[in-house]
Amino acid sequence: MTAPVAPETAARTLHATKGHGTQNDFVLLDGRTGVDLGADLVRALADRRAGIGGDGVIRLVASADLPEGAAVLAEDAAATWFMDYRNADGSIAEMCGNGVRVVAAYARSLGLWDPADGELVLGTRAGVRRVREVEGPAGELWYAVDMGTWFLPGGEQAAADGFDAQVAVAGLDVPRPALSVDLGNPHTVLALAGEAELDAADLTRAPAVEPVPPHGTNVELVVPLGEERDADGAALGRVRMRVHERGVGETRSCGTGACAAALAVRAWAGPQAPDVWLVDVPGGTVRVSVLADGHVELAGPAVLVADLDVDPTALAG
Ligand SMILES: N[C@@H](CCC[C@H](N)C(=O)O)C(=O)O
Repeated sequence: MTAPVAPETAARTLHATKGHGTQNDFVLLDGRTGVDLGADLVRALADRRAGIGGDGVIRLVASADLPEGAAVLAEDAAATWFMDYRNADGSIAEMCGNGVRVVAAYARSLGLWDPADGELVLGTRAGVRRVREVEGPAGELWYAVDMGTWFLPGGEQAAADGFDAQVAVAGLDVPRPALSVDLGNPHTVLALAGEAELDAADLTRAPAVEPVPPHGTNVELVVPLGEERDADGAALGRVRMRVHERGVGETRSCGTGACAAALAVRAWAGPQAPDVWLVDVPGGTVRVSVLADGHVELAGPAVLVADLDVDPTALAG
């Protein structure tokens, strides 16, 4: 870990990096500079007209420097770095699947992680996440994240019924049954009849979920597209998804949301359903796999597009 820069330097210029994972975009900050991530600064950086623009702001910070870091260090002492994730509205979220991949690319660019040395062990507010470099379907660089365990908040009854909530979406005629899925952060998944309905949904307004989730929720609209075979002949499910994110609005991708969507569709499909799913989102495609140990894995690209020097006084103005 390099020494923090002097506070007076940090006040003059804020160094930021812009990155995205399937177009879920983030402003990335190096916590070693001592940047204090208040909600006002998050909103100003995420502003698409007066700031840099992003669905979220992520500070990569030493776990030892955050109160929440103690829990992840107790879980795994190797989790020396922590993903301090904030939504564009300034709210704190427990987890961000695309964010973990983008943080991996960021940590690599800062010289904090080399995939040749093994997995990146990263602290998050949902616990430790492990990242490794993998090959994408076209041989491109992807990152795979072990997203850990997941559960249905509605329990066995929801698993049996296939739903535990109702969601009204602008542009769709009637409220639809939906399934709550917890990936460390909350999700509510509803299946639509077809792609025409998916295109008709108006996500400029937040869907209305009943019963109202106590901490809000991310809402995924999905259309199952059936099964295909991978190069080795193994079954592969495919779904198309749009998402309305808590604390953001409609985004072009959501990694935890893609996991929730695949897990819900898999639950609806029954015991013969595939363990591996391709999830098509407006910003690209990610792969979700249910692993033998019951964990879920998210794989997809991560891209860093710019390094920026930001004048905090201009942002504030
Ligand atoms: N886009 C993220 C999820 C970000 C947090 C979410 N908006 C929440 O409030 O739970 C992802 O890729 O998982």
